[in-house]
Order: sequence, then structure tokens, then C-alpha cells
Amino acid sequence: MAPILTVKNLDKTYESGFQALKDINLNIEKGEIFALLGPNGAGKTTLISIICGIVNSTGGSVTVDGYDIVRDYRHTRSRIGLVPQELTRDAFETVWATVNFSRTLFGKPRDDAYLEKVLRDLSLWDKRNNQLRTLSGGMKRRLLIAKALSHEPSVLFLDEPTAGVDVELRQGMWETVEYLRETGVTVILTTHYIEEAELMADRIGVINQGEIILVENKRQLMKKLGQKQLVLQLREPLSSVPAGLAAYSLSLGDNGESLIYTYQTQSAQTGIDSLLQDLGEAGIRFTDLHTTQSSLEDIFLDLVNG
Ligand SMILES: Nc1ncnc2c1ncn2[C@@H]1O[C@H](COP(=O)(O)OP(=O)(O)OP(=O)(O)O)[C@@H](O)[C@H]1O
Repeated sequence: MAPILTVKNLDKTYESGFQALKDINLNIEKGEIFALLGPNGAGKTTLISIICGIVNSTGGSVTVDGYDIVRDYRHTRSRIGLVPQELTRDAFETVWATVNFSRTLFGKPRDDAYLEKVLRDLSLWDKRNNQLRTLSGGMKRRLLIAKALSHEPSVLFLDEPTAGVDVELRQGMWETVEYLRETGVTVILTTHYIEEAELMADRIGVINQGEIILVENKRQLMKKLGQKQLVLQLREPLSSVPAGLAAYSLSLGDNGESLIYTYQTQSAQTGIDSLLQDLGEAGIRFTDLHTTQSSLEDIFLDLVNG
């Protein structure tokens, strides 16, 4: 199946001369949830703004559903929904008027049944006659999504969907993204919260200093770049790692009460069996053991720090 979004050799140099994007290439498949991760200033907003037609690129091309974002602007814009971080509409307007107006902006015919479904699905139907100023923070965020869905886009951009919201609201937002997945909308989200990408995304792209440094299926990424640690709780504490075990990547934890072995998850031979055997021969006994796996956060920091 052809990708829903194709970015080819995209460049952006701002008028100041600053190059914010360098030769970006990216394909997004229909129906996937893609998380774009990157530190502050990496170029996430610039990339999304170009795709949504808010900023002009200085090289390369972007197509949405086969349409070019410059040449076929109307086609691409109507296929894209952008969920910004904040509501900018009139606080005295009602929920219903807001979503209705958004739909007409894209020249779509009125469709009350569709808008009712969106509002019901996002638990806003009861609030349809409320003025925006009377909504809670969580409702406002959901309304932003309803607004972006009002013209039935096939790709939805969520820019930092949970920036600055409390834990409960974040969880609500994650549920909403699950709902979007079920409706078949392709979702591209930017986030600083790695935990969020780990939880929601199918694939992850990492952008740093204007370059995409990695695009990978989330599970494969964690398997490929992840490290595991085997922690052995020692019967007798050690003051240093015995010289005879220098060949292993070992360190001491808990003031010498535990021995930590770090290994790569993707290697065929983890070395655990020979380590356990060598420990036995060295007379080192343990009372308990467990393993820990590096998080996406560890992987991300390793990548960005080169
Ligand atoms: N209008 C502009 N003129 C000049 N430079 C800009 C302009 N807009 C953005 N930049 C620069 O481009 C780089 C990328 O910015 P961008 O906002 O895309 O990053 P980001 O990854 O979205 O960051 P954040 O996570 O902080 O929102 C930054 O160094 C920024 O200062």
C-alpha cells in the first residue's frame, strides 16, 4: 500500500540563514501511530508546519495521499487535521458552533450526524451547548481534537498533546489516541515525553538538529538498541569485581551487595550461562537475581548524545 504521507529530501533554511531541516526523508503508512521525538529546537514544529502548509520549505517535496502540498494545497489541507496545543477560538462560542465552523472552513457540506458522532466519541456531546470558557482543561483538549476531526481528515497531527497537563488528563489523552487508532485515522504526534511514545506509538522517529537520525518500529527499536542488566543479590558482599571475571561487563551495586551484568538483548549469546558457571567456580554465591531492561528514554538519550 502506498504511504499516506511521503516526505522527500525536505530542507528548510529560515530567512535568518538558520537551517532547521536537513534532507528529511520519511514515509508514514496509513493507519499507523507515529511518534516524532526530539529535543527542544530539533525541528519537529518546523516539519509539521511545512506539511500543514503553514511554513514554506526551501527544498524537497511532501505528498499527502499522493497530492503535493504546494501544487495541490486544497486537497492536502483537507486531508490533514492539526491539533494545536491551545484553543484560540472565542471563549463565548459554544462547542457545537466551534466544530461546525471548523468543518465549513474546509468547504465540507454540513453533516450534523458526523459531528454528533465525533462529540459523542470524545465525551463532549453533553457539553455541546456549553460556551468554551465553561469547559475543563481536559474537555478543552478533547475539543481541539474534535475540531481537528470536524472535516474528516485522514492524517491527524498532535503537537505535544499532553504538554503541561496533569497525569489524569494525560491518561485521558492516551485513551483518545487509542480511539483515533480504532477509527483508522493516521496519527503523527510530537512529544517530549518518551513514556508517551513508548505507550502509544507503532513507530518512532527521532529528529535531532534538523536531521532524522532514526525511524524504527517501536518493539524492534527497543530490542535492537536496548540493553539488559542481570542483577545478582550476593550472599557475601564484594569490595571489587574479582580479576578473574574481568572479561565480563560487570559492576557492583548496593555497596557491593549486588553484582550487575550488562548485556545486549539482540546478541545471540548473552554470556549468562558462562558467567554463572564462572561465578560458581570463583566461589561467589547469590541469594536472588532479576533482570532490568533499558527504557526508550535510555535509548533516546544515547542516540541524541551520539
Ligand atoms: N521563524 C524562524 N526563524 C528562524 N529560526 C527559526 C524559526 N522558527 C524556528 N526556528 C529555529 O529552528 C529550529 C527548530 O525549531 P522547531 O520549533 O522546529 O523545533 P522543535 O523541535 O519543534 O522544538 P520544541 O520541542 O522546543 O518545540 C530552532 O533552532 C528554532 O530556533
